[in-house]
Amino acid sequence: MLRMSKLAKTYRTDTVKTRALCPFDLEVKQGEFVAVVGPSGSGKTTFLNITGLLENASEGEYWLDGLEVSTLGDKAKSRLRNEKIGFIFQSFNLIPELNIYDNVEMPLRYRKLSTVQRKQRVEEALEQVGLASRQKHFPAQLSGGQQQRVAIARALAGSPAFLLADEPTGNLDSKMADGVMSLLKEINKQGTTIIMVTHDLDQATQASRIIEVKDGVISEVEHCAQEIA
Ligand SMILES: Nc1ncnc2c1ncn2[C@@H]1O[C@H](COP(=O)(O)OP(=O)(O)OP(=O)(O)O)[C@@H](O)[C@H]1O
Repeated sequence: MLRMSKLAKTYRTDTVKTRALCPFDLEVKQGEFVAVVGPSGSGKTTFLNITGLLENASEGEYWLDGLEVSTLGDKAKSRLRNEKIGFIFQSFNLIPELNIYDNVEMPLRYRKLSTVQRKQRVEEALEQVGLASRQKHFPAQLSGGQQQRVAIARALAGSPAFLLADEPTGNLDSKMADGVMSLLKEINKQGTTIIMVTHDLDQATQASRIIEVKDGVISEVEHCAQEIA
């Protein structure tokens, strides 16, 4: 579970101060699927980056599975991120020089796992996204939808409690986007909490909750969730 209390973010340079997120309270329980919507520049990525421990908040408290994040040093924070959080991005962020197997294995190299354990996890994750037969391919040899599936496998291989997605279907045509969305719903059904930034309102209504960010103000949008199938 994650809980944010009076959390806020201000970016400061010598001359300019930008209030990217106004103070907000939020609780996300294990197993929820949260869509984050809002206009460009409203603070969605900032929110996701703070949630994923990629950036620090400037005020407030952030509790992640019982740990208050601001009390942790950089090393402890990195460990927590590696163990609890998986990321997927609009641009997939695969390493072009590495084959699919090595891309998925990459985050596991920071864990205390044997080669055999790593292999098992990589194979299971690729199986889960339907790409078990593509281990030796390189990213450029796959379609966009398949590359995003590899990125999802890479996130899943670490068995994260939270999967954070920043417009995961933004670079995909609608058919591929539907495939990725179905996969995310299936992963959520199996217990992984998902927080996903999206511009697609149809996708947002498939989530169990919608949060809107507007000019740095975060609010809950009441909606009648479609059943997550
Ligand atoms: N590193 C930074 N330094 C200064 N200002 C920043 C920084 N990162 C973001 N901002 C500002 O914070 C605000 C929120 O940016 P953010 O990237 O979170 O918006 P967004 O909703 O994700 O936008 P988009 O949908 O276009 O990706 C913007 O005004 C942006 O210019």
